[in-house]
Amino acid sequence: MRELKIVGLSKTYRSNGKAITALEDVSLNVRGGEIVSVLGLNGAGKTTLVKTIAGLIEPDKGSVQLDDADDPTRSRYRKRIGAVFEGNRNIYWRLTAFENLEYFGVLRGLSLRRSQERARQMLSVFQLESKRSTIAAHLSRGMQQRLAVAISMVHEPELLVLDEPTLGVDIENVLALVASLKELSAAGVAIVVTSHQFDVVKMVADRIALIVAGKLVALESKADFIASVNKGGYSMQVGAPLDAARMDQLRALGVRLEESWLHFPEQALYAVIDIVRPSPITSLNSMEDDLTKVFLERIKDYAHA
Ligand SMILES: Nc1ncnc2c1ncn2[C@@H]1O[C@H](COP(=O)(O)OP(=O)(O)OP(=O)(O)O)[C@@H](O)[C@H]1O
Repeated sequence: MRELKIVGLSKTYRSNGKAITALEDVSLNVRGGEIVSVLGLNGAGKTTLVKTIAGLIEPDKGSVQLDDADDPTRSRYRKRIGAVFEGNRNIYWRLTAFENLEYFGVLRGLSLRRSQERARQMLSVFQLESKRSTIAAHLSRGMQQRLAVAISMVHEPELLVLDEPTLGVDIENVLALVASLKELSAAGVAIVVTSHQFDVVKMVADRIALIVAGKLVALESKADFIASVNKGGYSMQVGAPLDAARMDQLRALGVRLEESWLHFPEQALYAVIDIVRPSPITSLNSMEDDLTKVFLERIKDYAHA
């Protein structure tokens, strides 16, 4: 797949005589091999967007196309896409991990042999080989989630759509899933994923699509998105109160105080440490890392726009 092209998507729900605009003129492209994370507050329109991409919701306006040819109303499109949504995971609980993969492969048109081959590949990509013969009902929630994503990929789709794939999943399974998604993307699969978990987004995203109240307000590389707010620098937490004289010295260096945190530019690091000494430094983070903070700042920007 070269490109998923989304142009001018709009969707308004009507419930109890009220109109709720979930998407308003959203356009974006996702290239093969790229992972785009869709961020937004609850109700921003993320699920509506990914379900529209998956062909589960019909937009009022706009189009979704793979390589300028297939759109979600065509069966060829559905063969080219894999999707996992909260609450509708395609898993047969009484079948083993392998049987599930084999079954869904055949169901989606693969020969039995090809389906078994793909089942073995997916067990490997999703690090589930040791669970090959375990029935799905006996897997942990995190492993079931990984299996659900593996099943969605068994028919070799070129585009994968995931809605909150790491909700309620422990860190070990999150890391395994992230590694699997990276492997798929390195093999050319395009991935669109919604998540409220910024640590996950930080690990997987190539680009960030930020949605505020149904509008796509930013579509940027992860690096640009982070740099838009955090111009480098550090956040430090000190384990004991600092006296007024030291606070004055810190302010003179351009240190900002926010609750118990000191924020300052990169070049001030050693000077700040010298002033703070001998109080214990209980935490020191590079601000580049703080995607949560960037998200909150950017949301604020657009709310005020
Ligand atoms: N079937 C529906 N009928 C009416 N309104 C709906 C329906 N589905 C979603 N909405 C509304 O559309 C808006 C966007 O919802 P959507 O589920 O796409 O947001 P989201 O960003 O995925 O939210 P969350 O982070 O909570 O999952 C919300 O105001 C929601 O209440």
